[in-house]
Amino acid sequence: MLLVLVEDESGTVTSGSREALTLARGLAADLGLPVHAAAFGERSELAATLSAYGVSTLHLLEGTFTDDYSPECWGAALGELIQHAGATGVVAAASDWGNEVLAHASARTGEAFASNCVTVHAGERWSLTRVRGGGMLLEDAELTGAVKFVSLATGSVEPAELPVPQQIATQSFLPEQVGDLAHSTIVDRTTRGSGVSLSTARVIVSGGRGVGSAEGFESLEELATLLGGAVGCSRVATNSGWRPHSDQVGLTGTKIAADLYIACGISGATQHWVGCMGAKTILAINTDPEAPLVTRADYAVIGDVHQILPAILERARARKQEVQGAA
Ligand SMILES: Cc1cc2nc3c(=O)[nH]c(=O)nc-3n(C[C@H](O)[C@H](O)[C@H](O)COP(=O)(O)OP(=O)(O)OC[C@H]3O[C@@H](n4cnc5c(N)ncnc54)[C@H](O)[C@@H]3O)c2cc1C
Repeated sequence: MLLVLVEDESGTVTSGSREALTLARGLAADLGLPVHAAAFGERSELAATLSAYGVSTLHLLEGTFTDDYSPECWGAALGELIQHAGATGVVAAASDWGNEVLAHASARTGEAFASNCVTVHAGERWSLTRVRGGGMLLEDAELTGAVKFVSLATGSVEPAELPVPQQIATQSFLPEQVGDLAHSTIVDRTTRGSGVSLSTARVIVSGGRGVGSAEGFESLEELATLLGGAVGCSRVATNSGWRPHSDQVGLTGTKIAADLYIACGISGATQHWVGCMGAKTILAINTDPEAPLVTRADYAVIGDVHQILPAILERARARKQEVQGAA
């Protein structure tokens, strides 16, 4: 059996987990195995989505340890389930959370873990390509061992549901050995962004030095809201104190996989490019027609962002009114 560790946001399976489910279904077909899923806590509402992705059993890891996130406990619990249920492969989205829990689970079971994979082929050995150096290096590797752990880099697989959902059963699993494993305890949480998260946003309106100031981002925020997206930025914008680090796209920020990335006054340095190159369509707004992001973008508008954005906003506001009027 192949097991997918599933992540959700308020009861909705994340796009990264949908990619992991799609990958696992393909691997399981090659190996002639069923696909199971694991989730922490009472998450039976996920079953309908999971059946559409071909999952035959949803394991709910339950117990007081799920009250709050503890990577040691959650990794140990997953390791216990893997051994109990006889999983021979484990797949998760390569989110911070997915990578951390899989790292603990693989260490607990003494098996190999390859993170941030972009392709995986199953056989006696699993051959894979994984991303290193923030996207600058692709590394081919092989996994051996009784259980293979992989996490899938965002945007590597197109999520695909089955034409007919799979019958699914839900089972509770109460791990026995997680009692006093917690060495890191959450004492406080500060939300540094709001609304749609960068890693899952379908549209991102992003700004760099060319935006000029923190106030300059107000029009980017309005456009992002109108388009149902999130605001991103370059490191110059975070270093200048215009935006929080949680908005930064790039090597030392978030790697995005949006359908549309609108880059306003961003040159497209390599460290920024590795974060935004996963976007399906890039629109660059820049005064410099030779800026690297302009030359790599699908579409570019050459001009001052302070003139171009108001014009786009005007059209976006008008379009919203049209849509609301028609509804
Ligand atoms: C180890 C390391 C890690 C890094 N990690 C990251 C990272 O994660 N993310 C990241 O973004 N950077 C990162 N950087 C920094 C990166 O190298 C660049 O310095 C940064 O991305 C540049 O930001 P920028 O494009 O906003 O600024 P600039 O490179 O200064 O570009 C500004 C652009 O705005 C245009 N412009 C100016 N005025 C206007 C206007 N009025 N209208 C339209 N366009 C205008 C200019 O033509 C130019 O193309 C990292 C650097 C290092 C060394």
